[in-house]
Amino acid sequence: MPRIASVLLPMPLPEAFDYAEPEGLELAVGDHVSVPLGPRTVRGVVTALRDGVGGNRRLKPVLNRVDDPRLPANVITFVEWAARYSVDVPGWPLAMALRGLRHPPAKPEKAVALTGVQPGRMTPARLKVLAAAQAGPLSAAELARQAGVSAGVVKGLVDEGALEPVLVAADESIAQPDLTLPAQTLNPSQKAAADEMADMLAAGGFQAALLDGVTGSGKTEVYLEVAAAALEADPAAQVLVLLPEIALTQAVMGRFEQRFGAAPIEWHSGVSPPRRRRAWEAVADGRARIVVGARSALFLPFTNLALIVVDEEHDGSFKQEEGFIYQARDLAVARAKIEGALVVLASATPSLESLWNAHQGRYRWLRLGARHGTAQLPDVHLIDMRATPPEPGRWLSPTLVKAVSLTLQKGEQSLLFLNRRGYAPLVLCRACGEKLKSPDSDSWLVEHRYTGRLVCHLTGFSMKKPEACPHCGAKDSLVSIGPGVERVEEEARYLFPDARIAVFSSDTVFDPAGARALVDSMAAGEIDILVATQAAAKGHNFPNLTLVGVIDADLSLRGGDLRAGERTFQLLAQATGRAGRHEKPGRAYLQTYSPEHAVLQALKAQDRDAFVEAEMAMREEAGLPPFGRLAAVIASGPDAEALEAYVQTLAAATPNAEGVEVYGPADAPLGLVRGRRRKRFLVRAGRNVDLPGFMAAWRARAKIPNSVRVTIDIDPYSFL
Ligand SMILES: Nc1ncnc2c1ncn2[C@@H]1O[C@H](COP(=O)(O)OP(=O)(O)OP(=O)(O)O)[C@@H](O)[C@H]1O
Ligand SMILES: [Zn+2]
Repeated sequence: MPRIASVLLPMPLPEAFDYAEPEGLELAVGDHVSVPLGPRTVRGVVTALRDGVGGNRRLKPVLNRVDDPRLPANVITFVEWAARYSVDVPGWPLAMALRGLRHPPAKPEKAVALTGVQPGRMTPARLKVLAAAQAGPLSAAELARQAGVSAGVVKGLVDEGALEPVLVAADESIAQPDLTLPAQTLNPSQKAAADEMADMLAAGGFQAALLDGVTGSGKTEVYLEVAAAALEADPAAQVLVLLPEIALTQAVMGRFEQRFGAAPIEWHSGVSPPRRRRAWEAVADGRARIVVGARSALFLPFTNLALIVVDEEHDGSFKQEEGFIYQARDLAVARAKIEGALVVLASATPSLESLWNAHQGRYRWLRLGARHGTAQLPDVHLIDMRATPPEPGRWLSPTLVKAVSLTLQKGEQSLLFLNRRGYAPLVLCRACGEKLKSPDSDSWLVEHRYTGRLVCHLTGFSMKKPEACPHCGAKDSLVSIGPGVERVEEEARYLFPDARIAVFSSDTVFDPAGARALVDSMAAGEIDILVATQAAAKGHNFPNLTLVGVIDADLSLRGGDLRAGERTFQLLAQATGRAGRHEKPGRAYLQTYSPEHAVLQALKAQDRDAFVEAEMAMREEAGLPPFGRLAAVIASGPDAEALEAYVQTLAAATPNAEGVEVYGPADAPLGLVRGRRRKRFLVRAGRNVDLPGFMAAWRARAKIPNSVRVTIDIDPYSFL
């Protein structure tokens, strides 16, 4: 019986296409194949096979099978689930799942091997080479190195036929975790949490736990032991640890390496394509037992995934906002369900969504209430900037300056935290009052002093800082308004000329190696004052860091969106939580113009539960997440009239659905980006509404003009 293969292609197409299976090809679900698409040949994955010939239309045949490891059926299920959940085409998540295969497989390597032919003349050097070659084929250079002779000796033996060139498979060995190495002795609450999760693993099937422990309580140590339990219980089990930042993956890789004597597989955008290829293959064939990575690691082809850890689960970076839009924390839970695995969400400041799930009993709630050993949470002080302002043109108040000097005197480290890159967030002309804006977007240009450029953080546009105002032509009239990390660094250098000062932001640290070097140097005490954006303000463990100064505690409250309070609390609790993690007690100072604000009061009192309770009550009242669901529609286009006509048509086509409210269309706060105008709708729905289903049905009711792009964002984190 001939068969039809459904082939999903990693491109924006609404569904899998049918092809005929040629005689003798014997396809299976998950096979990679080449198929014709119009005039092109493209590769895709077989997602289903059924008997038949395709009715009255003759199907084009599959061209051939591509010799790559099969995509596990669970990954196909996951890709389809993710697409439906995100109201997007399945080709996008499929493209993510195939990302490791873009680079060709490793080529066989050139080596030389013994032929059995004796050389005409034997010398001591030649004897050494022939002896070393007994062990099997080696590259000529390696053989010469092992024999301790020059390359010429090896070449001579090849010329005389005693050695011959051969091709051998590239070395694909992956260091395996050593499960016999001793574990850290866990304290009683750590042990209770680890044991409970080990029991959940042993029970098997999908389960979820919220590992909720204050900063420095040793959550990492706990999940290391849960990972050990999973790997021990099943020699084929695989473990995935997701982290929100590349800098953090470096730190956690190090902890796994210490614990298991072998570095885990690393997966994020900083990993080179050949290494990604190796990682993908090793995950697919089970050699990779521990993977540490960023959100996209969720799409790797695990065949026996037993445990997923989402560390810093509250972090906004788990939400991917461009291209295929998804919340990795939620998809991690979905993947664990599909795999029948344990998912552990870990944080000192869990998201309200996860706290709610724990509260409802959907997640096992495991709490670590204190820091490990004698370490205490830092004392948190609020600095009222109205009462003790900094000198004009400065950003550190006298109280904070004094605290930093004291810390320096004691030989301890300080972290100055400001979540803003560059030198100044705004440049203004003193003569005409013009604020310098990005040419095609609604955003201010940020001054960067290291590079002498003005940069649009939204689109990446940049220009050399002009000498005259581009608006009125006045010379030397441009002034920098407000601080970024570079400006705080400048002030710190001026105030503490002898201190060793470094900046940690995406402008000073571009790659994982750079991040690791800076983190190591801070941990080793080679830096006295670290000025950092949020990249360094979470997850890290610097034993001698005892002071955290937050330059602008009000910064992230100003946006005013639904998560502003929650996000500010999380960010600042994490930042202040870097202080005093070992024996020496820590202090934190928050500079604020609104010390009476509930978020700042909760931080000062270290009363997370009270904050969460108040925030939950407010969300429940307003029907906002986790009590209701949100989605956004963002329509954009260069042609204002076409855009307006489309959003009006879409508004008129809103389906009537119980428990769903649609607000908009409205101009987006970022009304213009890269020359495209933007409009938004916001949708609020009850928890029991199939929101993706509603959104898909709604979008299908209005034809989208060519010039308009429509994005659906389920559970939006950005409202701009
Ligand atoms: N049982 C233990 N024995 C020895 N040291 C421990 C133990 N538990 C934790 N520590 C140490 O305490 C410090 C904090 O632990 P860890 O980094 O795991 O905390 P965390 O809960 O993940 O923190 P955060 O949420 O702030 O990132 C580390 O230096 C860690 O090595
Ligand atoms: Zn001007």
